[in-house]
Amino acid sequence: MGRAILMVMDSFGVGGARDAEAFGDVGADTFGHILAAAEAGNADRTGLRAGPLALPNLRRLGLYRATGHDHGEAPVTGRYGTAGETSRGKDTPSGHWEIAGVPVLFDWGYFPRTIPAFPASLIQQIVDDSAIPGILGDRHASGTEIIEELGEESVASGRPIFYTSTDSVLQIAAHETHFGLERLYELCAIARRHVDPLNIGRVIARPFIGEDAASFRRTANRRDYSVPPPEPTLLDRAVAAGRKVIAIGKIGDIFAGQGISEVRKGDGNDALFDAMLGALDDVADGDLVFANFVDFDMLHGHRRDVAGYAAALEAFDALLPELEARLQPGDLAIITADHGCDPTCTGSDHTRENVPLLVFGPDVAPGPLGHRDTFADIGESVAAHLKLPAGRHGTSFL
Ligand SMILES: O=P(O)(O)O[C@H]1O[C@H](CO)[C@@H](O)[C@H]1O
Ligand SMILES: [Mn+2]
Ligand SMILES: [Mn+2]
Repeated sequence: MGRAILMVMDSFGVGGARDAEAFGDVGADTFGHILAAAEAGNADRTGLRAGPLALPNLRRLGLYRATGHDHGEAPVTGRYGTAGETSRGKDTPSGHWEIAGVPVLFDWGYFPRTIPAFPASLIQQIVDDSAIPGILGDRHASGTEIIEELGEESVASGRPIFYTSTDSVLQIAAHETHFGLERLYELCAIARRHVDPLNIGRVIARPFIGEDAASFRRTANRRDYSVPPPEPTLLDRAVAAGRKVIAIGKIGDIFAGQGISEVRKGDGNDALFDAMLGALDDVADGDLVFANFVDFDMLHGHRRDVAGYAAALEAFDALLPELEARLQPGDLAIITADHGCDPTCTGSDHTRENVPLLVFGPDVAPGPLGHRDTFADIGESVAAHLKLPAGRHGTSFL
């Protein structure tokens, strides 16, 4: 049976979603467009990276073969394919819950692309309960841009910045020391209660530091207040069977702590990868390590930073041999993603895309998996591997 290691490269879509048009994302292809940009010399940045994308390990595991960018020239050592999303949203919880066997088949609540974006009654309730002097923002925005624009005013006035996106989110940015981190968390917990009736997926605390617009920087103390998944996930099934589930990075928040034995965090993909390797020492056969690598999305996809995304992919790729060296007979490792965030698209939002499916381990025979119609097949495959009861939504590919 071995262990299972599930890795989500946050936002690393591979294009080709059948329903891309419904999301305004026709042609979006995070991987394909980064690959093409790098090939054309458009993903160079002095001191960071240059030239064509070099992902030898992901290529060997089948990423290029799965996505039509390799026609048999390079040997492949993993099982490779792609998967489409059935959840109605292209957000992080929908993607992760579907990966864990529970697609989101209901509609989230969303805030309109108007100014103000939030209902006045909602803001009034939050202001009353938290005793803040009011809010700033109140619109759709990119998190880094709105802090640059309104951060100084927020520090001076004590008013936190409220903003949203095409995801079902209420994000609150405030200064970590001037406003206070714990106070921001309390405010988000209050906001969480008030957005429940609106069916909002997440409230996100976005603390930042720095003394002026030029130096403001968001910190790793981000915290997501997610609603719990609508039914038991793979994680709940594992914990109910007495297994250990170690959540790396955002996973604990995304599942609202449900079906998780232990949370380990890290600031950035490298630290998260280390935390994941460390967790492997503390799990036994039948246990699950579930990791999210957030930098791809937060630092590069939403920022439409092609060179940065390419460099982050290359850095992640370079870490993979270390993981492979620690895998034991019987272990199952899977790399996938939760949605796209094509850095060559306009705006700053996620993009509806298929995701890669790279399955490997000492006993995994290489070969194609084809295209899977739901991310839930991933969770069901892990369940089958760990000899857990099957769920209702997907089919194991093992
Ligand atoms: O622009 P930032 O604050 O990074 O926001 C992004 O992060 C949110 C959660 O992943 C998304 O909804 C998107 O809007
Ligand atoms: Mn995500
Ligand atoms: Mn995102």
